[in-house]
Amino acid sequence: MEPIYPKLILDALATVRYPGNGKNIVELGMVEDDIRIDGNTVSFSLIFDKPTDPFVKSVVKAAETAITTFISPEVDIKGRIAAKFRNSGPAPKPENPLPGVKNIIGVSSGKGGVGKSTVASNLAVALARLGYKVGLLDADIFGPSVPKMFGVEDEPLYMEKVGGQDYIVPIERYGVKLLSIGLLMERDAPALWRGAMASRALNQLITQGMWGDLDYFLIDMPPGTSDIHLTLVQTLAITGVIIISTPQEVALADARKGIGMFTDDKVNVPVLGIVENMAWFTPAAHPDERYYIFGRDGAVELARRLKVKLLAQIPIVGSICEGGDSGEPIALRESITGEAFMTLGRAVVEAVDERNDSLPATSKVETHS
Ligand SMILES: Nc1ncnc2c1ncn2[C@@H]1O[C@H](COP(=O)(O)OP(=O)(O)OP(=O)(O)O)[C@@H](O)[C@H]1O
Repeated sequence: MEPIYPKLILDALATVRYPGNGKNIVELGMVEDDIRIDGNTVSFSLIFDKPTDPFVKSVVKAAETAITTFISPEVDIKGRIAAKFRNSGPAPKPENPLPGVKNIIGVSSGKGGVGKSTVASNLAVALARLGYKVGLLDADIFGPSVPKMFGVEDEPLYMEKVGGQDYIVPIERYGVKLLSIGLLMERDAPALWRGAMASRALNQLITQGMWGDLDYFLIDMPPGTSDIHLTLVQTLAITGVIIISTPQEVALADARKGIGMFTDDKVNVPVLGIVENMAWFTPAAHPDERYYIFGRDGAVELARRLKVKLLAQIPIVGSICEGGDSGEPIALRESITGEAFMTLGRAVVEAVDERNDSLPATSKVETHS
């Protein structure tokens, strides 16, 4: 068989008329510029106005016949013509699973155990005390500790039917609506909740949670980088993230990596700032003394170097731990730490306002199949 050239194919296709108006499909611009020839095998696309065009099948069939008749019966073309459409209707708007939520804030850390959940919980309480409507989603499958900090580990979850659909009703404590992946799982069985299963559960908490209208929706993310982070940036347009670190070198190196994950070109979630937790130790009996047991100002320095805000420094005080264990976050109390968290709350409000004034809304990360 003679070699096949694109011109030969176009000549063959010029013999095919579009029944709608009698003109040939080449002059109508229906042949896409994607003709591929590989030996005897030919493939390309035909462009129609809309998927409901009644002539799609007959035109594709006529094009196949024209090629085998005009060029050679040996051309392998059957089933190789793709139909494309100019107007497949308006592109569906990306769905927003949380239409009543103004700002979505991720609370993240490069490394476990730096006090991320403590900060997320107390920040939520502080924002509620400032008069805002606040939701907190505990997405930390590796150590869901939010229910314990709010003293709600044994609360049953309720479903409510709205418009024939089941919704999960968040638990409300201290003015914060909360849901945790921990409330869906057996205590002491965290290892089972990894990967795809956890992502699905999380998706459910977001899309089926009855969150309603919120000023701030905080998400306590797992430490480091994981599938959960990917699920979150694909499901939600996150307004910004807050990175928690201690002043230690190891924590700082991981915090840097964590920041890099969000600022990556493909993710593009703004970093609202860094919180230095466990910045120093102050004995309850000597409120004026500071002991820099994990190093001094490590996160302050990191924030300066990366040109991100330092939102607050939270000291270590025995009472934070007790607060966490008693189910009553410390931000509720009038104390040094209570005040540190209120300062953080105000700094976050300011950072979010600034971000919203200067940057466009975040886009969800597209999923490519
Ligand atoms: N500033 C602080 N002062 C005293 N104790 C603190 C402080 N911050 C956190 N803690 C305590 O440190 C422990 C770890 O905190 P938390 O669970 O918040 O860390 P985390 O970073 O969320 O950990 P992970 O995500 O790895 O479970 C808790 O017992 C908490 O009460």
